[in-house]
Amino acid sequence: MKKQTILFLGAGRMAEAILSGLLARKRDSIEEIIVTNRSNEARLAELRAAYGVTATRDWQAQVAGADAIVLAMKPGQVRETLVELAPHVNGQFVFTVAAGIGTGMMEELLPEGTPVAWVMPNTAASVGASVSLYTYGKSVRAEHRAVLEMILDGIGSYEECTEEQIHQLTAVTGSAPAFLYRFAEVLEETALQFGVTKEQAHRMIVGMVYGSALMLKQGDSPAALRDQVTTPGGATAAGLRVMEEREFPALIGAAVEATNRRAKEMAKE
Ligand SMILES: NC(=O)C1=CN([C@@H]2O[C@H](COP(=O)(O)OP(=O)(O)OC[C@H]3O[C@@H](n4cnc5c(N)ncnc54)[C@H](O)[C@@H]3O)[C@@H](O)[C@H]2O)C=CC1
Ligand SMILES: O=C(O)[C@@H]1CCC=N1
Repeated sequence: MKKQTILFLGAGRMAEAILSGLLARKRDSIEEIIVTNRSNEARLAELRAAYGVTATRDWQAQVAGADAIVLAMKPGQVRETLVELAPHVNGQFVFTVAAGIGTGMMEELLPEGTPVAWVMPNTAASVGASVSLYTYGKSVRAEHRAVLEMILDGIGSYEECTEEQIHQLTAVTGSAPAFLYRFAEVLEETALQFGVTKEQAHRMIVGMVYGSALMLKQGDSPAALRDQVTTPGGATAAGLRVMEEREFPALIGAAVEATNRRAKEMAKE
């Protein structure tokens, strides 16, 4: 595969998570990373200084030289960007990470035959640990698959899914890190009530989450691991009972549903 020139339209948190992960792990496969946004010059300067990427406002001039173009703006801005982009595109591989978009809108608005993909990553891309879901449009060839897989490998692990699965799983892999961070935040606040310092509380919770993730990664099911913690008739069982009484599965179900509903809504804004 030739070294890739990748143009990011949108220079926010997700763009930074992806480009930082890529530069840390796939530098040999990257010719150049170019970032651009609508109006925030200071943000472009920050990314240029932090990662040595090319940052420019004149993105139209960069399209011809790009191998891949990543749309990393908010979902509601994707349509108008595709309209602006279309006259400049000539075979480049275009993909978006925007929630709720899918490949249909991209194929409808870009020139016939443009290879496109839709990716749902998460912010752990910045530490090479995103779980990225992806699906291809109909004009993608083996060379484009190789490029996307190189990029996704650089930012973590990846799973090819159907478009509908990505709509339904956006909450589960894209947004659920925020659910987990909220859980960690509440546990930290709880620990603070008992007189430990903020630093101690943070270390404890990070250690607990990290250890639990390692246990999960070893392959036992969440249920089996939960069982190992739950001494029959013991303390954990009492806590879990409260979670069930308060309908924890229904709570998560409702959060997932609201997330996915909003993702689809945003794409139409
Ligand atoms: N933050 C996350 O964990 C995840 C975000 N995403 C998706 O990534 C996209 C970006 O999200 P964030 O980075 O969180 O948002 P953000 O608000 O941090 O970044 C959006 C960026 O796009 C720029 N922008 C807006 N319109 C533009 C245009 N027409 N042309 C060029 N640049 C434009 C803004 O200036 C900003 O730099 C969203 O579509 C979101 O659905 C997907 C998976 C996870
Ligand atoms: O909050 C959002 O809209 C995006 C989609 C997935 C994660 N963050």
